[in-house]
Amino acid sequence: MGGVRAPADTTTDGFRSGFACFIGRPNVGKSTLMNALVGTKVAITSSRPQTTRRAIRGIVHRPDAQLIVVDTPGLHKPKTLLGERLDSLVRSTLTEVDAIGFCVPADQPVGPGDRFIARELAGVKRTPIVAIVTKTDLATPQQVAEQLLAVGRLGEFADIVPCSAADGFQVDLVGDLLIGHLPAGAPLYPEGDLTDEPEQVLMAELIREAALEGVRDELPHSIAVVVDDVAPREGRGDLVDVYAHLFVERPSQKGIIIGHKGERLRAVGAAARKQIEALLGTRVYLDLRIKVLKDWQRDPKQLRRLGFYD
Ligand SMILES: Nc1nc2c(ncn2[C@@H]2O[C@H](COP(=O)(O)OP(=O)(O)OP(=O)(O)O)[C@@H](O)[C@H]2O)c(=O)[nH]1
Repeated sequence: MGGVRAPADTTTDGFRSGFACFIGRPNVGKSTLMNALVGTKVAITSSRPQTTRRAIRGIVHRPDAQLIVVDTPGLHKPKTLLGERLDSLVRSTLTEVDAIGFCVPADQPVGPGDRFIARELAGVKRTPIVAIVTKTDLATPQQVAEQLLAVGRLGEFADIVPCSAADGFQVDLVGDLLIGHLPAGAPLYPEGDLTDEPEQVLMAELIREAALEGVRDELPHSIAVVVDDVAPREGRGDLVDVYAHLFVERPSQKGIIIGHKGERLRAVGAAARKQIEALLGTRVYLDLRIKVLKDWQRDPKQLRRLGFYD
């Protein structure tokens, strides 16, 4: 996965570094677990499936190791061109990482979606897989125990571990197990870096997260956000202007986002601005415009424009 790796010799003093990714059905808690591991909010989360569309990296710094976590979109049977591209993104990620965390939630029975992914993983021969039973806080100990057995029957795993990102149960252990599979090597990123995702992409994700809040089922997949420009306001050291576009696929969706007399859009803008201010540590003026890009999910040219490359 990119990065120049130092040779595994004595100069690294037992230090390990490398990449891991989480894979699992949409909504099983992959982004939340990555955030808990990294200890800060770098991937957006939402209660809606398929929130994650990019391989966002979080970096876990330990005295003896550096683990770079690649967050993948939930694997699903592709219905649109966007879906296909997401799936190929996931597949290429699986072969490039040093370890895979396969997430299955504790509070739902193992289903066809989990088995579909387990079959995909069976084809990834050389990468060790740690099976992770997530959201244990939502299940009884009995359920967790049964889920561990059910997950064990899904394939060959290096370890099977229960954890809860919500209350922190065994989150560190998940980190330890993944780190155990990393090769010896020097740190790949400077200490203190938490993500190498460009700030503009993080800002776009924060805006999309705010826009997703409370919208109906079919809309989330139609929303994309691009931050066009970020510039300090002239003569005002404490203010940054952020210019962004929110894209939808149909005029009716534009109406939903804008809301009655623009009320909804104002609320989205205010919520996103607060998050961006926290990210940048300055006051922010957010210029957010909405555009209809007809059926962008099925249009290769528009997909490229929105950053979904093939
Ligand atoms: N109670 C509980 N809820 C959790 C836990 N982890 C995640 N959640 C919730 O589950 C929902 C989905 O979490 P995400 O982290 O966005 O899931 P994901 O697997 O990354 O989802 P996609 O991006 O759609 O693939 C959110 O509402 C989270 O708050 C957990 O350990 N306990």
